[in-house]
Amino acid sequence: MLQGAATGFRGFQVCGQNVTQGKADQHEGLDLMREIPMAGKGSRVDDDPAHFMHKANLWPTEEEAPGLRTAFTAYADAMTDLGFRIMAKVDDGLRETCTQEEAHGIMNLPEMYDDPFWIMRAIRYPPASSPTGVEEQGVGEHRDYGLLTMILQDDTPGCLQIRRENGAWEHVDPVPDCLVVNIGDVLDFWTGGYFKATPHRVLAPRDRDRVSLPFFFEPNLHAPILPDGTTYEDHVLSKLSSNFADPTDQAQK
Ligand SMILES: O=C(O)CCC(=O)C(=O)O
Ligand SMILES: [Fe+2]
Repeated sequence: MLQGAATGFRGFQVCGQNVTQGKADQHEGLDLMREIPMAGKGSRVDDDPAHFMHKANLWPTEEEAPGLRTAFTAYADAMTDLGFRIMAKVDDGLRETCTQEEAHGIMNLPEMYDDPFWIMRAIRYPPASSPTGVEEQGVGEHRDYGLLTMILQDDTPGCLQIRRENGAWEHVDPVPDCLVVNIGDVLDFWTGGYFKATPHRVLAPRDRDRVSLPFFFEPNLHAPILPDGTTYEDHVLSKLSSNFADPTDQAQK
């Protein structure tokens, strides 16, 4: 079953199903999220078993991908731990450098991510099919939704790029044994832009597959993220709902 609203945005998505700025992205992948048990602290729709947050991840079977579930589960645990450690440094830095007003009064930051949601994607970007010189969209320009994104990428250069404030695109090529860490919308909102969400994109690789594993360390689902009371759950649902084309509807591609 393909990923979509019916699966709680979990599971496999085919090439072109993810859409950024109205254009199909040239990648396929497996989307996983923290599973939120019914009546957990996580969701304001605790009584609605159909709510997308309560869906289970759609793992490949052990025969299809031996060891994958165990390895990915351990990886998600390790990245959650890393997210806490980086956010503790962010919190220390804010306390040292900002007044309460400057940091939008978010001096109780740790309470906003003490039960953090997470999303993880295992992505394959096929090589660009067009003639050399034409840039093909692996993922179009966007900012991530939450607090921090830790990206593990293979050794394919020339794909991941960030956009500087002057508008120039800069490659973020792989460095052995290093993760790329991006700042997401929520940390930008909470700190009034002191920490800026990084606009980024992925260009399709030239002559080989590229594989990446972004892990999104997110706030508590209930955490208010804007002064109007919008919660992270509202934000992520509106983002996820607008991300996907119906793979059977060619008109949208
Ligand atoms: O593949 C990558 O390096 C980044 C993917 C990405 O930006 C995303 O999934 O939000
Ligand atoms: Fe991203």
